[in-house]
Amino acid sequence: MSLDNNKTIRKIQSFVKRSGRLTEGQKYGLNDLWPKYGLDPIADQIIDFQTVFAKRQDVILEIGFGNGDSLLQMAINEPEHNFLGIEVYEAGVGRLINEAHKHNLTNLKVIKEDAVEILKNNIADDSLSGFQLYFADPWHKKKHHKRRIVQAEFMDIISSKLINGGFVHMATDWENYAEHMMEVLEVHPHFKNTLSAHTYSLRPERRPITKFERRGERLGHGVWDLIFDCEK
Ligand SMILES: C[S@@+](CC[C@H](N)C(=O)[O-])C[C@H]1O[C@@H](n2cnc3c(N)ncnc32)[C@H](O)[C@@H]1O
Repeated sequence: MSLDNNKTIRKIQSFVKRSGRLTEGQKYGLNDLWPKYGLDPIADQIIDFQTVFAKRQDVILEIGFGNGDSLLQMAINEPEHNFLGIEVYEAGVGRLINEAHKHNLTNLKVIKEDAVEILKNNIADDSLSGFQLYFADPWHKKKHHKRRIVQAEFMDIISSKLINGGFVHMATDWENYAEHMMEVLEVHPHFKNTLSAHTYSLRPERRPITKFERRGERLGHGVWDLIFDCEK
């Protein structure tokens, strides 16, 4: 057999191997369980929570749930609330819906898209009872601070989606990001610290420790929780 033929055979073998490889999502059951737990919002169409969730109860939104373990635990612990998780990390989405299926949860739905776009286009105003953001990407270099998700404009969107009396709960292991979150929330006309001004909360019992929080702990980071009411 010529050298060229050998090369072709190796190319075909490599192609077959690659096409037989499962994506992270397939590996974690994204395809099979997607109809049960996944939502695919249509451009500019508001999601009707009443038809999407099994029970007519309030909806708490969490953005960037990572591997989903803490969101899963909350959904198990709080069956009286519906939870909507938005995450772009496919393996995390797959893992969460697999676990949700094992627990036969009916109060959890997942969207695998950019959360900001979904908030702007697919979530009705005055429709969320809570907003959770745990250990968001810190973009710790000063020149990257503008990439942080928590900005005044972002909190304007969140305030329009929350009901009056809803809550915002954020946590971070970066002190500088915590200070930034505190500043953005405190100057916003619709948010009020549940504690006194400039005061961080202790981690409430309802918030399980997250994967990134554990990683931060191993690196010697502190943790800052911020809990605000939405008053409008
Ligand atoms: C640092 S991780 C924290 C994950 C998890 N909350 C934890 O504490 O273990 C931040 C997560 O936010 C997700 N994320 C960042 N920006 C996002 C966006 N615009 N929409 C959806 N997910 C986003 C990332 O994919 C990543 O999984």
